[in-house]
Amino acid sequence: MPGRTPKPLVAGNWKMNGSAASRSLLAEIAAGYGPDLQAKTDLLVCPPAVLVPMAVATTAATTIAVGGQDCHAKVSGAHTGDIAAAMLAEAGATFVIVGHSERRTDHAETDAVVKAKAEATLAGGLTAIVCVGETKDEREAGRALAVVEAQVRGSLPAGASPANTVIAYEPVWAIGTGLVPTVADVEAMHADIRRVLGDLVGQDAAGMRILYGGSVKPGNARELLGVANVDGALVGGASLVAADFLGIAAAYS
Ligand SMILES: O=C[C@H](O)COP(=O)(O)O
Repeated sequence: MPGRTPKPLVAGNWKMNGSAASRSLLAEIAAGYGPDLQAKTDLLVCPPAVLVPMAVATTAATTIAVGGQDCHAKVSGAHTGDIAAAMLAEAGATFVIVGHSERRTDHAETDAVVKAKAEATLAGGLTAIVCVGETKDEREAGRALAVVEAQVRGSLPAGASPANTVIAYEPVWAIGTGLVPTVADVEAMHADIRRVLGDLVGQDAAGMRILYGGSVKPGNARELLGVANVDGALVGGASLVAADFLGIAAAYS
Protein backbone atom coordinates (compact mmCIF):
# COMPACT_ATOMS: atom_id res chain seq x y z
CA MET A 1 0.00 0.00 0.00
CA PRO A 2 1.61 3.36 -1.00
CA GLY A 3 2.93 5.40 1.89
CA ARG A 4 2.70 2.54 4.36
CA THR A 5 5.62 1.22 6.35
CA PRO A 6 7.51 -1.45 4.43
CA LYS A 7 7.56 -3.99 7.20
CA PRO A 8 5.45 -4.58 10.30
CA LEU A 9 7.08 -4.73 13.72
CA VAL A 10 6.31 -7.41 16.28
CA ALA A 11 7.67 -6.33 19.65
CA GLY A 12 7.83 -8.39 22.83
CA ASN A 13 7.51 -6.57 26.14
CA TRP A 14 8.74 -8.94 28.82
CA LYS A 15 7.67 -6.55 31.61
CA MET A 16 9.18 -7.67 34.95
CA ASN A 17 9.85 -11.21 33.78
CA GLY A 18 12.98 -13.08 32.78
CA SER A 19 16.36 -14.04 34.16
CA ALA A 20 19.74 -15.17 32.90
CA ALA A 21 17.96 -18.39 31.94
CA SER A 22 15.99 -16.42 29.34
CA ARG A 23 18.98 -16.90 27.06
CA SER A 24 17.35 -20.14 25.93
CA LEU A 25 14.08 -18.35 25.12
CA LEU A 26 16.00 -15.86 22.99
CA ALA A 27 17.99 -18.60 21.32
CA GLU A 28 14.75 -20.37 20.44
CA ILE A 29 13.24 -17.17 19.04
CA ALA A 30 16.42 -16.50 17.06
CA ALA A 31 16.45 -20.04 15.66
CA GLY A 32 12.83 -19.73 14.54
CA TYR A 33 13.27 -16.29 12.96
CA GLY A 34 14.29 -17.61 9.58
CA PRO A 35 14.79 -15.77 6.29
CA ASP A 36 11.09 -15.92 5.31
CA LEU A 37 9.98 -14.35 8.57
CA GLN A 38 12.80 -11.80 8.53
CA ALA A 39 11.77 -10.70 5.05
CA LYS A 40 8.23 -9.96 6.18
CA THR A 41 8.39 -8.88 9.83
CA ASP A 42 10.80 -6.98 12.07
CA LEU A 43 11.24 -8.46 15.52
CA LEU A 44 12.07 -6.69 18.78
CA VAL A 45 12.45 -7.96 22.33
CA CYS A 46 12.30 -5.65 25.35
CA PRO A 47 13.52 -7.46 28.46
CA PRO A 48 14.18 -5.83 31.84
CA ALA A 49 17.14 -3.44 31.53
CA VAL A 50 19.61 -5.71 33.34
CA LEU A 51 18.98 -8.39 30.70
CA VAL A 52 19.54 -6.08 27.71
CA PRO A 53 23.26 -6.94 27.32
CA MET A 54 22.50 -10.66 27.47
CA ALA A 55 19.69 -10.24 24.93
CA VAL A 56 21.95 -8.23 22.62
CA ALA A 57 24.69 -10.86 22.84
CA THR A 58 22.29 -13.75 22.31
CA THR A 59 20.67 -12.19 19.25
CA ALA A 60 23.87 -10.65 17.83
CA ALA A 61 23.95 -12.89 14.78
CA THR A 62 20.34 -12.04 13.89
CA THR A 63 18.34 -8.97 12.88
CA ILE A 64 16.32 -9.13 16.10
CA ALA A 65 16.39 -5.73 17.83
CA VAL A 66 16.55 -5.24 21.59
CA GLY A 67 14.85 -2.46 23.53
CA GLY A 68 14.32 -1.09 27.02
CA GLN A 69 10.98 -0.72 28.76
CA ASP A 70 11.44 2.79 30.13
CA CYS A 71 14.01 5.54 30.51
CA HIS A 72 14.41 8.77 32.46
CA ALA A 73 13.85 12.10 30.75
CA LYS A 74 17.27 13.35 31.85
CA VAL A 75 20.62 12.17 30.58
CA SER A 76 22.17 11.63 34.02
CA GLY A 77 21.98 12.81 37.61
CA ALA A 78 20.54 12.09 41.04
CA HIS A 79 17.66 9.81 40.02
CA THR A 80 18.05 6.66 42.07
CA GLY A 81 16.80 3.54 40.35
CA ASP A 82 16.33 5.20 36.97
CA ILE A 83 18.13 4.57 33.72
CA ALA A 84 19.05 6.95 30.91
CA ALA A 85 18.34 6.30 27.24
CA ALA A 86 22.06 6.58 26.46
CA MET A 87 22.77 3.79 28.96
CA LEU A 88 20.34 1.52 27.15
CA ALA A 89 21.94 2.50 23.84
CA GLU A 90 25.40 1.74 25.21
CA ALA A 91 24.13 -1.70 26.21
CA GLY A 92 23.02 -2.28 22.63
CA ALA A 93 19.34 -1.35 22.77
CA THR A 94 17.84 0.48 19.81
CA PHE A 95 14.27 1.01 21.07
CA VAL A 96 12.66 2.22 24.30
CA ILE A 97 9.03 1.67 25.27
CA VAL A 98 7.69 4.82 26.94
CA GLY A 99 4.33 5.53 28.53
CA HIS A 100 3.16 1.95 28.88
CA SER A 101 -0.12 2.01 30.81
CA GLU A 102 1.54 0.09 33.64
CA ARG A 103 4.03 2.95 34.01
CA ARG A 104 1.32 5.56 33.62
CA THR A 105 -0.56 3.84 36.46
CA ASP A 106 2.22 2.52 38.72
CA HIS A 107 4.39 5.63 38.45
CA ALA A 108 1.77 8.30 37.74
CA GLU A 109 3.34 9.17 34.41
CA THR A 110 1.50 11.96 32.64
CA ASP A 111 1.51 12.71 28.93
CA ALA A 112 4.08 15.43 29.60
CA VAL A 113 6.37 12.95 31.36
CA VAL A 114 5.93 10.41 28.57
CA LYS A 115 6.72 13.06 25.95
CA ALA A 116 9.87 14.07 27.83
CA LYS A 117 10.96 10.43 28.02
CA ALA A 118 10.25 9.94 24.32
CA GLU A 119 12.32 13.03 23.53
CA ALA A 120 15.15 11.67 25.69
CA THR A 121 14.89 8.42 23.74
CA LEU A 122 15.27 10.25 20.44
CA ALA A 123 18.10 12.38 21.81
CA GLY A 124 19.88 9.16 22.78
CA GLY A 125 19.60 7.93 19.20
CA LEU A 126 16.98 5.27 19.92
CA THR A 127 13.47 4.73 18.59
CA ALA A 128 10.60 5.49 20.97
CA ILE A 129 7.56 3.24 21.21
CA VAL A 130 4.96 5.60 22.64
CA CYS A 131 2.08 3.74 24.30
CA VAL A 132 -1.47 5.02 24.47
CA GLY A 133 -4.80 3.46 25.34
CA GLU A 134 -8.09 3.97 27.11
CA THR A 135 -9.41 2.31 30.27
CA LYS A 136 -12.57 0.20 30.37
CA ASP A 137 -14.52 3.05 31.97
CA GLU A 138 -13.38 5.47 29.30
CA ARG A 139 -14.42 3.09 26.53
CA GLU A 140 -17.78 2.41 28.12
CA ALA A 141 -18.33 6.15 28.42
CA GLY A 142 -17.76 6.50 24.68
CA ARG A 143 -14.57 8.47 25.24
CA ALA A 144 -11.97 6.04 23.86
CA LEU A 145 -11.14 8.00 20.70
CA ALA A 146 -10.95 11.32 22.55
CA VAL A 147 -8.77 9.91 25.35
CA VAL A 148 -6.33 8.32 22.93
CA GLU A 149 -6.23 11.44 20.75
CA ALA A 150 -5.27 13.51 23.79
CA GLN A 151 -2.58 11.00 24.73
CA VAL A 152 -1.11 11.01 21.23
CA ARG A 153 -1.12 14.81 21.09
CA GLY A 154 0.37 15.07 24.57
CA SER A 155 2.95 12.28 24.36
CA LEU A 156 4.37 12.48 20.83
CA PRO A 157 7.99 13.68 20.98
CA ALA A 158 9.09 16.79 19.11
CA GLY A 159 10.87 15.67 15.97
CA ALA A 160 8.89 12.45 15.69
CA SER A 161 9.32 10.68 12.37
CA PRO A 162 8.70 7.17 11.03
CA ALA A 163 12.39 6.44 11.62
CA ASN A 164 12.42 7.29 15.31
CA THR A 165 8.88 6.89 16.65
CA VAL A 166 6.34 4.08 16.85
CA ILE A 167 2.89 4.36 18.41
CA ALA A 168 1.46 1.42 20.35
CA TYR A 169 -2.29 1.43 20.93
CA GLU A 170 -3.06 -0.75 23.93
CA PRO A 171 -6.54 -0.63 25.42
CA VAL A 172 -5.80 -0.96 29.15
CA TRP A 173 -8.69 -3.39 29.62
CA ALA A 174 -7.26 -5.75 26.98
CA ILE A 175 -3.81 -6.08 28.58
CA GLY A 176 -3.29 -9.52 30.06
CA THR A 177 -7.01 -10.20 30.22
CA GLY A 178 -7.69 -12.26 27.12
CA LEU A 179 -10.17 -9.59 26.05
CA VAL A 180 -9.67 -7.88 22.71
CA PRO A 181 -11.56 -5.08 20.98
CA THR A 182 -13.64 -5.87 17.93
CA VAL A 183 -11.96 -5.58 14.56
CA ALA A 184 -14.21 -2.58 13.88
CA ASP A 185 -13.04 -0.86 17.07
CA VAL A 186 -9.38 -1.53 16.31
CA GLU A 187 -9.88 -0.23 12.78
CA ALA A 188 -11.61 2.92 13.98
CA MET A 189 -8.97 3.63 16.62
CA HIS A 190 -5.99 3.07 14.36
CA ALA A 191 -7.54 5.19 11.60
CA ASP A 192 -8.10 7.96 14.11
CA ILE A 193 -4.54 7.75 15.43
CA ARG A 194 -3.31 8.02 11.82
CA ARG A 195 -5.51 11.10 11.38
CA VAL A 196 -4.13 12.72 14.54
CA LEU A 197 -0.58 11.91 13.47
CA GLY A 198 -1.36 13.62 10.17
CA ASP A 199 -2.17 16.77 12.11
CA LEU A 200 1.04 16.49 14.09
CA VAL A 201 3.64 15.32 11.59
CA GLY A 202 1.99 15.80 8.20
CA GLN A 203 2.89 13.37 5.44
CA ASP A 204 5.20 11.44 7.76
CA ALA A 205 2.08 10.05 9.43
CA ALA A 206 1.58 7.58 6.60
CA GLY A 207 4.86 5.83 7.35
CA MET A 208 4.71 5.82 11.13
CA ARG A 209 4.08 2.40 12.58
CA ILE A 210 1.01 2.03 14.79
CA LEU A 211 1.13 -1.22 16.75
CA TYR A 212 -1.80 -2.91 18.43
CA GLY A 213 -1.25 -4.43 21.88
CA GLY A 214 -3.46 -6.26 24.36
CA SER A 215 -3.92 -10.04 24.54
CA VAL A 216 -2.37 -10.69 21.12
CA LYS A 217 -1.91 -14.46 20.71
CA PRO A 218 -1.11 -16.69 17.74
CA GLY A 219 -4.81 -17.50 17.47
CA ASN A 220 -5.99 -13.92 17.01
CA ALA A 221 -2.89 -12.35 15.47
CA ARG A 222 -3.88 -12.79 11.85
CA GLU A 223 -7.24 -11.10 12.40
CA LEU A 224 -5.93 -8.24 14.57
CA LEU A 225 -2.80 -7.57 12.56
CA GLY A 226 -4.70 -7.72 9.29
CA VAL A 227 -6.71 -4.64 10.21
CA ALA A 228 -6.03 -1.47 8.22
CA ASN A 229 -3.47 0.82 9.88
CA VAL A 230 -2.23 -1.93 12.21
CA ASP A 231 1.50 -2.09 11.51
CA GLY A 232 2.45 -4.73 14.02
CA ALA A 233 1.95 -5.78 17.62
CA LEU A 234 3.22 -5.05 21.11
CA VAL A 235 3.04 -8.40 22.84
CA GLY A 236 3.22 -9.08 26.56
CA GLY A 237 2.56 -12.58 27.88
CA ALA A 238 2.86 -14.37 24.55
CA SER A 239 6.34 -12.91 24.00
CA LEU A 240 7.62 -15.13 26.83
CA VAL A 241 6.89 -18.30 24.87
CA ALA A 242 9.02 -18.67 21.75
CA ALA A 243 6.43 -20.59 19.73
CA ASP A 244 3.73 -18.05 20.56
CA PHE A 245 5.89 -15.02 19.79
CA LEU A 246 7.01 -16.55 16.49
CA GLY A 247 3.44 -17.61 15.77
CA ILE A 248 2.34 -13.99 16.10
CA ALA A 249 5.19 -12.82 13.86
CA ALA A 250 4.10 -15.42 11.32
CA ALA A 251 0.71 -13.73 11.02
CA TYR A 252 2.25 -11.68 8.25
CA SER A 253 3.54 -14.66 6.27
O1 LIG B 1 3.15 -4.32 26.31
C1 LIG B 1 2.41 -5.28 26.12
C2 LIG B 1 1.05 -5.26 26.53
O2 LIG B 1 0.83 -4.67 27.75
C3 LIG B 1 0.20 -6.45 26.20
O3 LIG B 1 0.30 -7.44 27.17
P1 LIG B 1 -0.45 -8.83 26.90
O4 LIG B 1 -0.05 -9.27 25.54
O5 LIG B 1 0.06 -9.74 27.98
O6 LIG B 1 -1.91 -8.56 26.99
